[in-house]
Amino acid sequence: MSDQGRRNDRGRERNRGANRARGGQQARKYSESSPAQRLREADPARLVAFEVLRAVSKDNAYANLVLPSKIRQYRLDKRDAGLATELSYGALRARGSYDAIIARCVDREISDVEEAIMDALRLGAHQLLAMRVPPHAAVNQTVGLARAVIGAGPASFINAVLRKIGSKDLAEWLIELSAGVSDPIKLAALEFAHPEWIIRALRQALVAHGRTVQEIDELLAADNAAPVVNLVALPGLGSLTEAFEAEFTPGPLVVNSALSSGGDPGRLGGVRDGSVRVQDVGSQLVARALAAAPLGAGPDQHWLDLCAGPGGKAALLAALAAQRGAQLVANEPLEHRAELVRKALSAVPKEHWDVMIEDGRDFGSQEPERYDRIMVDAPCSGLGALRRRPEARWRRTPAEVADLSQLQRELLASALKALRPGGVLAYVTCSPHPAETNAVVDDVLRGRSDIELLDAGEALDAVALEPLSAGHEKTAQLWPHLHHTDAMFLALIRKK
Ligand SMILES: C[S@@+](CC[C@H](N)C(=O)[O-])C[C@H]1O[C@@H](n2cnc3c(N)ncnc32)[C@H](O)[C@@H]1O
Repeated sequence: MSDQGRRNDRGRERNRGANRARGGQQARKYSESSPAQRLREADPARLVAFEVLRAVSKDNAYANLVLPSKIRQYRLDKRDAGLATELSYGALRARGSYDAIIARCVDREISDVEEAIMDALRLGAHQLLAMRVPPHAAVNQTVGLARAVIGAGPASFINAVLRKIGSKDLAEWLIELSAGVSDPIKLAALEFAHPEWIIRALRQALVAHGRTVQEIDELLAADNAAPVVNLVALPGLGSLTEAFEAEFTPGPLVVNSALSSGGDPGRLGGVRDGSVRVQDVGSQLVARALAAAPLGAGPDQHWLDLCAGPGGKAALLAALAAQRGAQLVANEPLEHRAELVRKALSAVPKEHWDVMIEDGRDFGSQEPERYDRIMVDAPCSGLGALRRRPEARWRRTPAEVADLSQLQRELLASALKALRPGGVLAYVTCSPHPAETNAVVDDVLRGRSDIELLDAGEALDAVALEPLSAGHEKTAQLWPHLHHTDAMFLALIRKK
């Protein structure tokens, strides 16, 4: 038997003893109901949220991938699916702040508290401190869940800790935790539940793009807001009529887009046949900006998406290429992600695209000066999409950013070799971190007289439905708190 199993059984024994001592109904209830029965009795939305948190902590899973499959597995209705989403995303996002509060309420280091218990406490803390769940329901439901899935002993510990957490509201906890702290970064880390290194990087990014450090609180708050579902209808192929008849509204920033804060896109026929796709409006804008950028003299025939997996931008680019009679090569080095690219492209007529499985760093020497338009949507830290990946902020490390920025330089240099004279390349990241954006572009372009930077802010405005004011010194940065998109960075580079 596993340690967990032994602990559970010891817990159940203690529970039976306690209930016998009380001599009441409960003793019979717990001795008679099996673990499977108790699991069935647990509130399904909380059970799903707990399983998502466990998958993230234990298996390094991605919440945005696990959650939909758990919702299907437990057949949650719309209301419960919404509750499970709020519970799991909220508890994962605010983990840093909740852990600091939990640390004040337990008599040991939180690193010594079993992870499953920490996950149940985080779920309970989120209900008590950030949701309009009545406190007794937040505690009782979480303790009931813990009794079913962890055991009676841990459940009584969780009960005691949650009662301490619920003795103050979030504002009171933040005042207590920040007593004596004057460093604005530490204060923001507590209030907005972001690691300090990310706050430092985001502050630098704001300044690097002509904004002010004072905006940081708004940016951090936008990272914590529930993300809106964005759709794109592939030009010439998809229609949003069905989406507008459901809960979607026209996207104000770009044509052929739709937004909804509650709709289930999977129910739409267009999403099922691939002609309508879930895609952040920021991604739509950068893809369209590349497709619309003015080329130097020469053809507009061969397009390349160097880092295409899972295929979001490739699908939009291929549809745009098809309208122009051009062809897109979508490259992705990982076979399983290349398969996702094929699937993403399946709605576009096959004569307009091809999928390749290569290391993008080799592309430039293999196919020098072949392509008219190239998208380098480089692998990045994803710090611009924290709204959509609630656990990412606690998983990423500064060391990863350093490794990624080296890979980004190599990919950009290779893509520039593959670009024909007069061709245009978009260097894109869904991170505003200066080490992944301007620093990469500056380094790779330094000393090259054969390359010119186009004005990326103007290029975005040319494809947007309203002025975005995203440009600064030729590159452009979209922001969640200003544009309600992911924080996409765009540099547009033309070979002379
Ligand atoms: C940010 S994602 C691209 C997202 C994609 N453009 C979209 O819109 O769906 C970066 C992709 O680059 C791929 N990648 C990683 N290393 C690479 C390399 N050496 N060459 C080319 N692509 C690479 C990753 O596997 C990942 O699929």
